[in-house]
Amino acid sequence: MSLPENYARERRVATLAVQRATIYTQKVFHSLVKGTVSKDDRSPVTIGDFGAQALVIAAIRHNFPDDEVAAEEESSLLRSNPELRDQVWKLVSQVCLPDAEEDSLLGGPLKDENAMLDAIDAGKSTGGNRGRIWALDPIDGTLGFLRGGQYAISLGLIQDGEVVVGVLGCPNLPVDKTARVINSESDREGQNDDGLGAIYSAVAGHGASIRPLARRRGPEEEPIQMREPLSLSVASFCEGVEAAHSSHSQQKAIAERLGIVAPPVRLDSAAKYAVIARGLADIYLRLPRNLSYEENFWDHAAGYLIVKEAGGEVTDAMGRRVDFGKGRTLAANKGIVAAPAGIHGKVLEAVRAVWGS
Ligand SMILES: Nc1ncnc2c1ncn2[C@@H]1O[C@H](COP(=O)(O)O)[C@@H](OP(=O)(O)O)[C@H]1O
Ligand SMILES: [Mg+2]
Ligand SMILES: [Mg+2]
Ligand SMILES: [Mg+2]
Repeated sequence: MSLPENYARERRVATLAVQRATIYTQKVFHSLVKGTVSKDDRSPVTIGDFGAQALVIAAIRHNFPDDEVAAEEESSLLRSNPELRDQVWKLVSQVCLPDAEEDSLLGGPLKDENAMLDAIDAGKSTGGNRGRIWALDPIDGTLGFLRGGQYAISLGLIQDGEVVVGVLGCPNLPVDKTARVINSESDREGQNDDGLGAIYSAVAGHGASIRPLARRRGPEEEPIQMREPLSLSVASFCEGVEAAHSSHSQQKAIAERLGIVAPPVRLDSAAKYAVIARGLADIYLRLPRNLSYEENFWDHAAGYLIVKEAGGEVTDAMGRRVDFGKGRTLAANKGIVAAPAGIHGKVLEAVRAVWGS
């Protein structure tokens, strides 16, 4: 068997594309959301989502024109709302990477509003288990984004149904592994923002790594590894903030069964995968509340690979392999259980015990 391909160019382009999109989402957050818009007003989020999607897809199309992209958003709202479109374009047209050479690798600035709309609409792949398909969530964790908490730009390359490259941009996660993880604007009080912002990436068979979001040049990549807790009594678990997206009560029962005493680390978005891959927590539980819900594959592709490559195991809540070749959703799976490989089996036993009851 030949050594696994290292996808160096895909990883580089994906990392830079995600970096550029995070610069954009931070601009959106600071220029529009902060202090001016109520939590119920979704339009700033839409501005964030649309622009980030355009920026990432334009970079992928420039470098890999034959690849497909499956992304969460589409442009019809922008096409029918010139005011919203102008708002997005104004910010998108201002965004570039600090390093000119890297920016030109992504194809440089988008040409005009039409190029932006076309890029957004190039994310319509229906997925599947053949060929190269990029799964993109331009902003995962909408609610976290609004709150000034956790959100992620999630980009995975799926080849013949397997995730081979994963990149997660986490603007509000610390780079330093001993720093506190915030999940709202108020959590930041007294905390310096300087150390915030990390990009996680992984290539199948080649490990996972972290780099600071704001690095100007040079590698500065550091390999990451999950921690293997010596005892579950010192382990901690992550879950979503939104009680509608997973069952907090069942997750609590599972943690109790495992002897976990620490309270759950509640975070929005795929940042949960990053947090456990980094060793800031140990287990990610996502037990479905509604069994008919199918997870979007872009919510999981990048995080799945990053955790696997950091020494973890990821299955669905029934212990099945996560199948990324079923279309735009994880149609063959229910929920997610991610943990260090050495304890994943034990965690699944507890999941079964709670679910079976
Ligand atoms: N009923 C449901 N159950 C599970 N996930 C859901 C859901 N409704 C929406 N989601 C997904 O949950 C994601 C956020 O995950 P989390 O709750 O872990 O922060 C959303 O991504 P977006 O924010 O990109 O729309 C959305 O795809
Ligand atoms: Mg999402
Ligand atoms: Mg999203
Ligand atoms: Mg959404």
